[in-house]
Amino acid sequence: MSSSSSSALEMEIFQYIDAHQSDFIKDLKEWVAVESDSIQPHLRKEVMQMMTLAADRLATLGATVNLVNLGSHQLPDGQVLPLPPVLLGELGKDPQNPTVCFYGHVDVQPAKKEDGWDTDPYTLTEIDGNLYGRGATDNKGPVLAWINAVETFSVLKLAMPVNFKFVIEGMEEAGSLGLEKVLEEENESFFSDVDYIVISDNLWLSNKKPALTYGSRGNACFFVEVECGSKDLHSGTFGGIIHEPLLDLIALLDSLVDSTGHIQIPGIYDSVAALTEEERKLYESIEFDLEEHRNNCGVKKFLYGTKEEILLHLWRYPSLSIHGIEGAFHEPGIKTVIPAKVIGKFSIRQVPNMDLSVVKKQVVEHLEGVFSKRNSPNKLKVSMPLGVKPWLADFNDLLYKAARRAIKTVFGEGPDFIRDGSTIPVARMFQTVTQKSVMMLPIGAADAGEHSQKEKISRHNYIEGTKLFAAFFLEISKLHQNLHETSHTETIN
Ligand SMILES: C[C@H](N)C(=O)N[C@@H](Cc1c[nH]cn1)C(=O)O
Ligand SMILES: [Zn+2]
Ligand SMILES: [Zn+2]
Repeated sequence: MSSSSSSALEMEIFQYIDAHQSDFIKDLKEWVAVESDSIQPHLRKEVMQMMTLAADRLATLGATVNLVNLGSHQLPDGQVLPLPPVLLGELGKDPQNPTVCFYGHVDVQPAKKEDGWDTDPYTLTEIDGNLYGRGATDNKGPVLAWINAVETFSVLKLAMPVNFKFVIEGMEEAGSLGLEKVLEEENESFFSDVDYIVISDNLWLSNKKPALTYGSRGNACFFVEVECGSKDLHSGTFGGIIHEPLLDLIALLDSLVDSTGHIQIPGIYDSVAALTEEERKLYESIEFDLEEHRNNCGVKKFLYGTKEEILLHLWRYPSLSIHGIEGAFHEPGIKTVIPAKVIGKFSIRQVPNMDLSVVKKQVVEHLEGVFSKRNSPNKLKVSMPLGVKPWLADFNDLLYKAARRAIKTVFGEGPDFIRDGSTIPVARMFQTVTQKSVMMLPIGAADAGEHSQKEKISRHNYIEGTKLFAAFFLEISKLHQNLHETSHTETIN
């Protein structure tokens, strides 16, 4: 923390946060202990429990909390599951203050110790200053850091510099199902007095240097299903005489990307927004340690050798990843079977100005074309169960200025202005529906291991992140009031 640039008020707040680290970590431990995995149907109850825990925590702070029922959704196998409610919370209504709405999610990606964790993923464990646990960074830690910062003002009996609103959901990892409808329904009510929207659900670009994020890629998720009949078959009895679904599927999946990472679907790059000279220059000025990034990733070599190429391919160009095959034998040992039905799962991270319906058409036509050349009698079905649009904001907005100042105060250096290769569905929804300024203010470092084994948040990032949010409240309040005083004076003159 750079104390030279901190005010007496900030010092008081930061000292309180430092002194209460163990309480904040205890709260995170309690949240991580709930296996609120929104992907696996049998864990939906835990997601519900997690929503209640978050609601109780905010209510204890004095916030008004409304859990909005989203009804249910149907899984591809026909099973109907209740959706967790969306939490809309509110604290403070001072007309002098700006209203800042914070978004976060309390569901997590699946995790099992056997996947390769050193510790139980649902028991927050501190090792060498790192707090390991599923959801520590994605996204329970940042949600709690924001709440800790609000609580600090309250406990110290300090005047709240902003009015707070909260949108907390439990289905982000499954594509934020049901959320867009709530935003649309609440646009004229809950969101009507919101001035700014802040999301803290992504990572810095480096392990040490803070960042501010002004764009994220979208995601088009695909299922490609190949079926030969209703039952699995013995590979000794039928192998060699039938068109095997898994062979068809592997050929289809293999046709998607070449060995240089280039997507092979005709037309897919056609509408990608052209790179401007200004953008290229911006990328040149970003500090990015290729070696550190490679170490975080744990691979031997990247597809590209320069910083600019890597950033462009993470933020500015689409990428295609294959995630898995449902129905294929994947357990240890040998099972001499020919699976009757297999479903390949892949997704395309898309960028401005790609259109989701065009992407879908291109994918379907490409796969049908490849399949028809195989003369297979099997049944092919291609679907796009989820389509999320990319998001891009103007980083010259007041919101970014306030966050940059707060980062400088807490971390002693200004942030990298970055885009993100991953997807936060709500970012574009907020922008389109509410038309308010949206910013991503991450507190997780690049080595946090989101979605991976050994996910963590460092004690440093969690605690300094809490201070960052508190400093941000003060900065946005000042800048907002200055702006309004100036515009008021201009109106009078
Ligand atoms: C960045 C955020 N923490 C995250 O992990 N988002 C998910 C959302 C998603 C996209 N498609 C399906 N879910 C991600 O980027 O994978
Ligand atoms: Zn997340
Ligand atoms: Zn995630």
